Amino acid sequence: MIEFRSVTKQYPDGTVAVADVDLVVPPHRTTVLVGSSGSGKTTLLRMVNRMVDPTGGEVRIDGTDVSTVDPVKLRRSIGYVMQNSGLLPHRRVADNIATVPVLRGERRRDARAKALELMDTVGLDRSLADKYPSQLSGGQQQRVGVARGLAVDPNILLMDEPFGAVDPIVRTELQDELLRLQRELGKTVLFVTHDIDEAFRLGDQIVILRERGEIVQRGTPAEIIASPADEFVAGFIGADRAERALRVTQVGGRQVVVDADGRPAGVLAS
Ligand SMILES: Nc1ncnc2c1ncn2[C@@H]1O[C@H](COP(=O)(O)OP(=O)(O)OP(=O)(O)O)[C@@H](O)[C@H]1O
Repeated sequence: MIEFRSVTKQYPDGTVAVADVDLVVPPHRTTVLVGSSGSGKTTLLRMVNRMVDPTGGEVRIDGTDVSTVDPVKLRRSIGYVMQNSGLLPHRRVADNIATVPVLRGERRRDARAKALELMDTVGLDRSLADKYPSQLSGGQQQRVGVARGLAVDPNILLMDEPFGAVDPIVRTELQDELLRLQRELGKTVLFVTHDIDEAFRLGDQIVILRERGEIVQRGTPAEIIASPADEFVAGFIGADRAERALRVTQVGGRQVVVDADGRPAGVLAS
């Protein structure tokens, strides 16, 4: 479990990115931080692995204040997947995936074998192992990024707009893949996006942020669609737009999201 306790971040130039945020991220579930640009999502995410240190409050992982943990050690125990995959361009795919295990002292051969297994896990053909990132499609690169995030066998996976830079079809494929992976692996995933549809698709818990990390609403997708907390949330999820006007209905024991005309927009994961 990750806990943000009265967390504040003021950057050296005076910008208050996040003010007094309290949030619990439950284990083995996907929590999605969603909000407009500049609302503090990335700042909150990076506080978990100490890429950003709060100027007030604390972040705890399973009860331990992360400020007491060596940042390098912490980062090597937490998966981190970012937009544009963040791969090292001069390293082959398998070496990119194996980077942190090798840094942690694993034998190169073992790390490579594990990298190949992880390629299977994320749906990448092993024949790509010796290619360079630039020889891969955007979607393949993102899969490598996810494999690299999983390479340290982390309990926590931080994902910062990981599918933001690919086209909508590939994006949907990657989302499906993450849902499948999550059913198998049950990591504690903290996922950042500004795409509310992506948030509803992936999140067990959705956290909607306004400026300075202010949490306007927190809940399951169904709860948020059923009763948006205020005008801001309603506007953000598009509930006030006639063509969206989403609601949740039960069909054959499953929760189906339908639009104003009763057309299904999707099925909520149970
Ligand atoms: N290193 C920094 N120095 C000063 N201000 C910063 C720094 N990093 C972020 N900020 C500011 O803090 C606020 C929150 O930024 P953050 O990146 O956390 O937001 P975000 O919700 O992730 O935005 P986006 O969706 O655009 O990535 C913004 O106003 C941003 O300009």
